[in-house]
Amino acid sequence: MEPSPEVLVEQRGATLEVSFNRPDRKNAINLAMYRSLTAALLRAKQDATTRSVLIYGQGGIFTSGNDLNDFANASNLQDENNPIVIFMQALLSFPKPVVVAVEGVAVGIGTTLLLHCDLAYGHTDARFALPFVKLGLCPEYASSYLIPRIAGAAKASEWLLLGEEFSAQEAKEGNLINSVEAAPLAKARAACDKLALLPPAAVRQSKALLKQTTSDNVQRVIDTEIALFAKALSQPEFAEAVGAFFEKRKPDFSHFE
Ligand SMILES: C/C=C/C(=O)SCCNC(=O)CCNC(=O)[C@H](O)C(C)(C)COP(=O)(O)OP(=O)(O)OC[C@H]1O[C@@H](n2cnc3c(N)ncnc32)[C@H](O)[C@@H]1OP(=O)(O)O
Repeated sequence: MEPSPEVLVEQRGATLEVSFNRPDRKNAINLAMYRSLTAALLRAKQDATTRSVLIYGQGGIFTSGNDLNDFANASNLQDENNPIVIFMQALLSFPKPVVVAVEGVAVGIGTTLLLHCDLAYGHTDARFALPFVKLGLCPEYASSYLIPRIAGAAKASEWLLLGEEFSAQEAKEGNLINSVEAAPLAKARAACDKLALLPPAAVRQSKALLKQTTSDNVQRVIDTEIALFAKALSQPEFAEAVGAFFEKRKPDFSHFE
């Protein structure tokens, strides 16, 4: 399958740099992009000279999350061949460090993927959002399990129930990112360069240890969430939310029970 031009993949020394490249859609991730992201992870996993992966977004935007048109076309999320599910699993089990630089917006999976990466740096003006409830959906990618644990129950309820944007400073205070930076991509590249000089087996083993105590629960929660999320995609609350987004109007949930 042809790689998507909307995901750029570039080897920079021992780092495979992968960037979202669909700025006119705020780097919304479509199915072809998920396939390219997964292929890039596989390439980085198999290449012994690659020591880390760096993910960022072109055009000063990280990503507005899943392409809402793909959801509106009801892609089957419970099919194990679904590109979104395959990507989630590929990142979850990726053995080498993944470093992220967030500029602009990081929405939906743009924020939840951070939970499965290893180091993340956010621009001073970066904005994060988990708008699942606002969309008539529910949390995904184990965010309902991991966010209360990293950020605390109160912050998790605020981020996941209200679904409003929050700042890089708040993301840092909630342990979603490592630091707030004027130049997060440069910071992320510097971290990758440091990782490249470290003993690779020790890095991989330590990453595996850091993930192992939660991995069974994470997988269980991902499965539970995805079943509920897939069901919600066919419900009228989602139809109203996504209709309102594309029609550029406020959604009206007043008549729903
Ligand atoms: C498993 C994964 C789950 C998830 O990821 S769920 C989360 C899904 N994502 C969202 O709900 C975010 C939707 N997008 C937004 O809320 C806003 O955008 C932003 C806050 C990210 C940016 O707002 P602004 O700067 O005002 O840009 P704009 O005019 O809304 O967007 C520019 C063009 O990009 C299209 N677009 C933006 N995000 C998406 C998307 N996620 N899916 C499909 N299209 C998107 C718009 O419609 C518009 O298009 P046009 O220029 O034709 O009006």
